[in-house]
Amino acid sequence: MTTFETNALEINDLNKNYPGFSLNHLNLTLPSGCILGLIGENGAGKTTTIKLILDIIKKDSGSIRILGRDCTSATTILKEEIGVVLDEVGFQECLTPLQIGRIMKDIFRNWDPSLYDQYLQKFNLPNKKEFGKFSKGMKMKLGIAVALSHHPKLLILDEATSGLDPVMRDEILDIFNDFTRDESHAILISSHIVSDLEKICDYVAFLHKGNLVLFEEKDRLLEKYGIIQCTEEQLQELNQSAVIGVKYSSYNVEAVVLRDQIPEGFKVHPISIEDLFIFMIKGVH
Ligand SMILES: Nc1ncnc2c1ncn2[C@@H]1O[C@H](COP(=O)(O)OP(=O)(O)OP(=O)(O)O)[C@@H](O)[C@H]1O
Repeated sequence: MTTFETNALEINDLNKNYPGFSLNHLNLTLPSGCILGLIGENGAGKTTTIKLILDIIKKDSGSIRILGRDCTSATTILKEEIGVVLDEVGFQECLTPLQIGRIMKDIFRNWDPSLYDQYLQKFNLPNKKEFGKFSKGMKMKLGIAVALSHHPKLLILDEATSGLDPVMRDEILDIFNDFTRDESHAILISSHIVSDLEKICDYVAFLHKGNLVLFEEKDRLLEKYGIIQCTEEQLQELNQSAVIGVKYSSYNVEAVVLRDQIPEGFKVHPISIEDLFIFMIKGVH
């Protein structure tokens, strides 16, 4: 029987300081078999978090465990087990996918040439065209094909779907969903396209100015929060701890609220993750 860690990723009290920016006391857990979406505005700290996980930059303090191991002590083993796609996919410009496949065979013990071929075909990538002549979307697709073809347990994707057209994004999201059907697999994905994350994520984390504003199971979020439209007077009558964020317009007020603290008589509408993020971030300074 194959054994696997309950948590693919555990981040405890992680801190990193740059002049003018701090990632503060970050705590995140990604259970195996799940997809965690990292959402944040430009400069919120998403890439910094991912680089710390990958040990590309050094943390100031805190701990990161990946697949049950400390990320610095087991970096070599972990490279086999983590598939990574960063926002800039960097292969040598002169290499073709065919040549890249041959190189990867020497790098990864579990490299699967036939799986790689299948992805190249599925993604319509020309085998013999040089990487430097690929479009941004083609580069992303090649990065994803390489990341998946060495049978990783954890996929880490930083803005990896942003350069893709909607049809291809949809196909790739299906591939990610299939990937985590295996309970020993997990995905950490950051994206500006919140609607993509909403489709596939089991857990959602909001980062804002280096602080974790929210970390929750997606279904729980949608049960917990809702949106109401009311007058300013009605808003004032509510328990203010139930109000998470407010948007005023000339004719009414829209407020994100905790559903279980809203009196009967109010119609509470479902809220999208994107709106929840926007409302929450606007309320935090
Ligand atoms: N090497 C560095 N030296 C100094 N500051 C840095 C460095 N790398 C990142 N930062 C700063 O850290 C902050 C967070 O950057 P990061 O790239 O993590 O944001 P992000 O959430 O990924 O943003 P985006 O969505 O724009 O990619 C920014 O203020 C950035 O200027």
